Amino acid sequence: MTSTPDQIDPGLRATWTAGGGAHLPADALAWLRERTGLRPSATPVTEVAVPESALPEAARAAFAAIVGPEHVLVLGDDRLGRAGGLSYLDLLGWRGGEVVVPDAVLRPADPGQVQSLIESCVEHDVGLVPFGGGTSVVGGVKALRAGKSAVVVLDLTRLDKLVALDPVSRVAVLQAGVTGPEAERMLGASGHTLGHFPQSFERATIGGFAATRSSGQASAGYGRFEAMVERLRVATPRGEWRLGVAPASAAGPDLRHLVVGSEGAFGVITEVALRVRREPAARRYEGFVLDGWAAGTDAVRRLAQDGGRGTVVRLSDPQETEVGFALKGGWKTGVVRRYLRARGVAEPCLLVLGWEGRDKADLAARRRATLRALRGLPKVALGTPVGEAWRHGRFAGPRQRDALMEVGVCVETLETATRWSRLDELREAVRTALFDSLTTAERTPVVACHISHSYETGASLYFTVLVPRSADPVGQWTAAKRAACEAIAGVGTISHHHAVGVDHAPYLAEEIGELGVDVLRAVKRELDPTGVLNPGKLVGDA
Ligand SMILES: Cc1cc2nc3c(=O)[nH]c(=O)nc-3n(C[C@H](O)[C@H](O)[C@H](O)COP(=O)(O)OP(=O)(O)OC[C@H]3O[C@@H](n4cnc5c(N)ncnc54)[C@H](O)[C@@H]3O)c2cc1C
Repeated sequence: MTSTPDQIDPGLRATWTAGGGAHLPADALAWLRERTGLRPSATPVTEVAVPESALPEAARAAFAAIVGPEHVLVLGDDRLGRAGGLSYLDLLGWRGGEVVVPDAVLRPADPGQVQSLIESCVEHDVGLVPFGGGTSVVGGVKALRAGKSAVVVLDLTRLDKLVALDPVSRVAVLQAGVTGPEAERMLGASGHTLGHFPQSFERATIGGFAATRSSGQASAGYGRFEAMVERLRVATPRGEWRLGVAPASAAGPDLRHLVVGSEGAFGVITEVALRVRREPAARRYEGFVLDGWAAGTDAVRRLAQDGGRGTVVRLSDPQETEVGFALKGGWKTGVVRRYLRARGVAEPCLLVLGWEGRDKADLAARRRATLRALRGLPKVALGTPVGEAWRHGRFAGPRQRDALMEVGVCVETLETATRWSRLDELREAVRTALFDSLTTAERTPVVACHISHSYETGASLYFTVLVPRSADPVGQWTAAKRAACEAIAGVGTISHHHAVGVDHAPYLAEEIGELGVDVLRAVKRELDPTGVLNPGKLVGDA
């Protein structure tokens, strides 16, 4: 059975909040007009043409025998609903009809079914794309065929269980399809938390976090996701692979880290054992303003190197601070701006600091340590209202992006990291590349940047770009992204937490060397000899 070609309304994935809900204040629009040259224009949404499924009948019957026919989805809207991720170009595709649609969606219920489906894909030579929340912004879930006659999406959302909790060791085993909020809800029942809160938290999954080496907004306190991984259960074409028996080991290289970050190209992660923490009993978030990027980075570096780090440490550059104020609008923002001017702050850089502690005394001690590390650095304290406003709005970015796209703004983010000694050079290089690529007589881009992940030796840089959309929106962003990647290559990493996917694959060799790419390809050949797993991602085709 195959579905017929269909014209389908792409509303299903074209926005973060299906049905809308995002909204920009009037003064934000006025600011965009003045600052970027925006002439607001409604975004046309055309229907997406869904091709017929090319899945061979024998493969479909074999998959149905494993998961049940109701979990082999071949109808157009089901396939369209798992086509592609959520980058700006993906979202443009949804609006303009350029979407790579898989031939079927398979919905396994447990790790055993995942293993059987992989073996069946090998038998029928069908490509398979692991799909968690589908929030990839680097083309990681694009249904590329890469020489296969058909490709299916493996939707992991039925793997949604807390398998075990060891409260003595503080280790929880979660299935791969558990989403961020579900993980917190299930762990919260016993007073635990994972502490992993990326901006995509509401949709992304445990398997996706592991497969992409994700990093959450509270990484200063809880660490990157990879630091939480204790054990992994992985389905591969060569059979099931279980990794990790102890918190640390000298039994050769740590092979868990061959799987963490492998983006579905080496195997499908079905379960992850994760270090969890006691839920904090006390929380406090505060805002501070420093004058200029140099003072801001000095503060963040001191916190990273001299102890006293909070749970959240996040510094916006002057441009991001301006964007934050402008898009929020309202009288309160006006009051803060006037207050900062009166205090003589020429280039406000917002620093959000958050502390979470097991009780009030613990929290107070952490806060004291932070403020001690910042002693002598001129700063304006804005208090808890600003810190708490950030905490409450910390997952709002995708909704704001929807609203900006609706009025004709090209809005996208990209990220990197480097050592402290090269951080300014890298920020300048990326800013210049984006400006040069996007500036025209009618359009002026705003390039904003923040640090939200810092280490003793360096930090990440996260850029947000706003510019009026051109008549060739795909070409406009493709050129800007290429320019930014070329500026990054050789100075910083091509990705601090968004992963490689398709978009960053051309820059991988510059970072890890041709030898490194050969090593990854050799691993892929060993685990996935016929190349069914996530064709065309990470290392292309081995
Ligand atoms: C608005 C927005 C904000 C974001 N903010 C952050 C952020 O703050 N921090 C951050 O780290 N990332 C962020 N991201 C990127 C993205 O959310 C992360 O990469 C996330 O880890 C992906 O999880 P997912 O479940 O959606 O995975 P998917 O998008 O479904 O998949 C991502 C990749 O992992 C593979 N994969 C998924 N599940 C498995 C599995 N079980 N086994 C093997 N491979 C698998 C896929 O094939 C794909 O290559 C953001 C994305 C968006 C759209």
